[in-house]
Amino acid sequence: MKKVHLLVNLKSGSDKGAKALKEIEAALKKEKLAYNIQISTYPGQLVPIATKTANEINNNHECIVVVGGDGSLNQALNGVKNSLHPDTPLAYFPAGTGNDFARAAKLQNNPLKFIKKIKNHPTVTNVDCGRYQDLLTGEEKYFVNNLGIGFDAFVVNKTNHSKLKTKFNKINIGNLTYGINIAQALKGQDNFKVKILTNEHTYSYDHAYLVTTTNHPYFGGGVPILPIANIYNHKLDIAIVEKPNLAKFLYLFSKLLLNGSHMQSKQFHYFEANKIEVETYQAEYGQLDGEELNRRKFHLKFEVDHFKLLK
Ligand SMILES: Nc1ncnc2c1ncn2[C@@H]1O[C@H](COP(=O)(O)OP(=O)(O)OP(=O)(O)O)[C@@H](O)[C@H]1O
Repeated sequence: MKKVHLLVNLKSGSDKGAKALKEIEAALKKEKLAYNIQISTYPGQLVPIATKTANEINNNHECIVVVGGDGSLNQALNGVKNSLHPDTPLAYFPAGTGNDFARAAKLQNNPLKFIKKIKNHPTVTNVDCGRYQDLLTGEEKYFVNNLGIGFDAFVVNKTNHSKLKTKFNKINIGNLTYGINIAQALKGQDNFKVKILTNEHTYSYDHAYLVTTTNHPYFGGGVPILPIANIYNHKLDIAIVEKPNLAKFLYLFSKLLLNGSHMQSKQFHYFEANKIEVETYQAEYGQLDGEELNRRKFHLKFEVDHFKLLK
């Protein structure tokens, strides 16, 4: 590799992005690897920055490195997919709060090792991502982690507006913010009706509480909701949880954290497929790779897709 194009969100992980950039720059200088830096200044700007960069670089000698959280990687992926070269590889240095994609892909978080590998022995692997189309709004996007409706989206909404997130990130316990907002979501999230179409069968649930379509096991900063999911099997997974009472919820949650046996509970349903359709009938919170979607009704068509991950 001869040149690195850094696409950076300084604000990710409550300024972890800024710290990561300093360390990566130091590593690039040490390794005498040419680079340039593009700082994104507002949410969403990494999409056009990634599109322009993918249109302009020479993939044989140059590469894109995204520095930020899951939301930043999501934007860069969407930008590359919209470009003239949608197969442009992406390297990713995790600097967010949850870093769920990095956990699923077992990515390096040591800046010097990360840069040395990219310089000397870069490898490109095809990994899964999800793609959805919302039939109600016409929106079409890719995701690296998951799209959730209901409980997890409620937690994301409260967490992203929480002042505690910044404070906790400063002392490296940012994930705890999700935990605290779980209590709020337990009170605030109601159950809802959902229809799922997958593997040529239709399933209806009248008391769904969480409906998450995911590319890998984790959400909310390492919570393994679907341990069987993985980013290499060319499938998406969907988890549907029906509203349990508080005691049952806490029991389910402890099983989830202990050994994954929550999947056998009768309130927990899951399917694996390369195409999944999800329809809700009342306005609910939604989240896409940890970013809020407008509270609304959803009619989503999901398909598994892939991108090239450079590491
Ligand atoms: N393209 C962007 N440019 C600048 N700031 C952004 C951009 N996208 C999001 N932000 C801001 O950065 C923060 C979120 O970044 P990001 O989603 O990458 O990380 P995170 O939420 O901290 O971590 P994670 O998604 O891993 O849990 C929020 O403060 C958001 O307003």
